[in-house]
Amino acid sequence: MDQPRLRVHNAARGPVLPNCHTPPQRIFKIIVIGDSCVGKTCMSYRFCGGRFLETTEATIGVDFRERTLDIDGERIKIQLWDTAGQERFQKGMVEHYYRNVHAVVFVYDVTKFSTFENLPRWFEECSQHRVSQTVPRVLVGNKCDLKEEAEVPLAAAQRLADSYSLPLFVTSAKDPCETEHIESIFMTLAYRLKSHKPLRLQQLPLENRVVVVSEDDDVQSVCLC
Ligand SMILES: Nc1nc2c(ncn2[C@@H]2O[C@H](COP(=O)(O)OP(=O)(O)OP(=O)(O)O)[C@@H](O)[C@H]2O)c(=O)[nH]1
Repeated sequence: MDQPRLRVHNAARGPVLPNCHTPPQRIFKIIVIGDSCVGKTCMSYRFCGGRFLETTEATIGVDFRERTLDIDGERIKIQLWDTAGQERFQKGMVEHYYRNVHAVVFVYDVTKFSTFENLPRWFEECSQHRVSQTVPRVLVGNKCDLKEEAEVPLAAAQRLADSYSLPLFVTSAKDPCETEHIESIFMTLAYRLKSHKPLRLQQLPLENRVVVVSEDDDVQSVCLC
């Protein structure tokens, strides 16, 4: 079986900043979860890398992307943690993955009903890993460009979203016309998190590790292999 791993991708996007060497003042960790192949990697790449990732491989372990934003004059780093949707890769990194989470993005594929049916399982998994109920969550139906193949009625998605009090977005990581929409999903979360407790990130390049430190000094050291 493949070993769990964490890959790091940096993306220098976002508004031009007065001094791009200034370290971010706050770091927000957002996890993107859902079944395999719903488009988690493509969504996070669209936000952090600014384009559709044409060739993807199944995520093994955890992928990690970042984008630094200037929000109301404050430098904020958004970290998107994208984990494998496949059952066999869910162990190992999973504890790191759910620790110190600031927001959760649940993704399903609008063209595959089973990915929608499985959402309560992902909601449950978050609860099992003690992600606080106060952590902002959103529900995203991806691949809306494939209109002819849609299997999940919008009304059903809205009912589920309402029953869990989640904002619902239906979008496409592939369709360039939806870029603004993907931006708005993560920017909305970023603005919302601006008033929340931050994480501090210390990067130790020589040791190839990042150390994530919460406000209560809970230290999490993650290998970047
Ligand atoms: N048509 C269309 N295809 C998409 C879209 N987003 C992703 N895909 C395709 O869906 C497949 C899976 O995309 P990924 O982003 O790798 O999915 P994932 O959820 O990260 O998958 P795992 O890493 O296995 O958990 C790829 O073939 C993508 O090209 C979209 O918005 N529209």
